[in-house]
Amino acid sequence: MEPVSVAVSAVLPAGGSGERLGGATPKQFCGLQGRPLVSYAVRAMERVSWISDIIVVVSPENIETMKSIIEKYGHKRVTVVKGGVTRHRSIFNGLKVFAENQSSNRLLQKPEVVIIHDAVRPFVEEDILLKVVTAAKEHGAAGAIRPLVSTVIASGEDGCLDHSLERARYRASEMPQAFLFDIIYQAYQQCTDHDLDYGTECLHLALKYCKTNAKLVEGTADLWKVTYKRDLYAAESIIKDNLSQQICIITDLKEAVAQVGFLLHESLKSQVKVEAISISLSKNDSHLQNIFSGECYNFLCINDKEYATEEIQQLVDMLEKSNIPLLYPIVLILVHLSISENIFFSIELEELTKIKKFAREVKKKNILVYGLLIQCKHW
Ligand SMILES: Nc1ccn([C@@H]2O[C@H](COP(=O)(O)OP(=O)(O)OP(=O)(O)O)[C@@H](O)[C@H]2O)c(=O)n1
Ligand SMILES: O=P(O)(O)OC[C@@H](O)[C@@H](O)[C@@H](O)CO
Repeated sequence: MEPVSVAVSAVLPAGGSGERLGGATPKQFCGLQGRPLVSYAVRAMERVSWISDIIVVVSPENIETMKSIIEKYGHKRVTVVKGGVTRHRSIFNGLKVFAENQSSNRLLQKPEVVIIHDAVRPFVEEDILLKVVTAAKEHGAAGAIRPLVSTVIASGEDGCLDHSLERARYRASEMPQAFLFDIIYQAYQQCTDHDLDYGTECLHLALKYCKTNAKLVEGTADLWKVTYKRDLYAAESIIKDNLSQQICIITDLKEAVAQVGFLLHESLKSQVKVEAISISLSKNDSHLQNIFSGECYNFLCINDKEYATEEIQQLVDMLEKSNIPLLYPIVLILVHLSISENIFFSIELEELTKIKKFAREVKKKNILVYGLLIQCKHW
């Protein structure tokens, strides 16, 4: 994807209390697969190389929490800024750090275009970010929109229907949004307290104070905002589903075993993103390192060795040394093939005990080890 030709940064408002979701923990810090929701939005911005700086705006009491998340998940290009009592005030604080270069720990270049994206919208891809930034460069402002699911109605003072809007003419305003920095910053500078305290729409501020009609960009269905508990469950199941869509089959160099790996690859490739490699685990294989950095979290290791614990220990050591951010549980499935003449196959109790003990140890490192014994009759 072509990078953009202007300086772009992002402001992620994450300073809310998540009242509608309930619970003591603000929703942006609730865990999905063990990882805080805000970390997904930060990661989504980090994956975009042409976004220079990422400003995360959090409430004063959560600044240390946010800093520990940045450290634990290895987030880069991130600056934490103190939020305000409303979303608009938080966003304004995030913008100020560029305009007034307030950040003590980084020299932040004022961007030509700034992306504003709610930190509780974890599923945002480079494609939509590029679209809103490109549109903002041309129009001054741009925002993602989605079709309305429910019809919008107005209630009279008596609590009865006053009128309803023709749904086809309206859209839901989502995120990400993007603005020429000077436009949105000047809009915020002119805002009344009422705007800052009760407004919910940045595009409206650009129109009201800078006469800028934002370009509306059709967004994808996964741009929704985590607001209620059900949204958290939905987000977690989407993440789990995404994780399960990628697997790496590792076999050693023996032809028979490599053949099994190849056949498995052929049978799985229509359903999931699968990679099969035959390597000698004793070497620190660069190919495997590449797979680790590709953020694959499911590994299927096939071998026919009597004692494979040492090999798996090597794989775990390589995983730990790789730069794979331990963002999710890693699944290692050991498939032990017994290609033998005799009908009955048994693995020594001692070996099974070793594997179980090993599995218990690595589980503490968020690595889940499963074993599968398959007997193949040698014809
Ligand atoms: N004072 C605030 C309020 C909200 N936000 C952020 O703005 C985004 C969207 O706001 P919303 O979904 O309303 O979050 P909350 O205000 O936390 O939710 P609620 O209204 O249910 O309390 C969230 O990432 C939220 O953290 C913020 O940065 N500062
Ligand atoms: O209104 P809330 O504070 O719940 O969330 C903010 C949303 O309104 C906002 O993200 C979009 O509508 C786009 O402006």
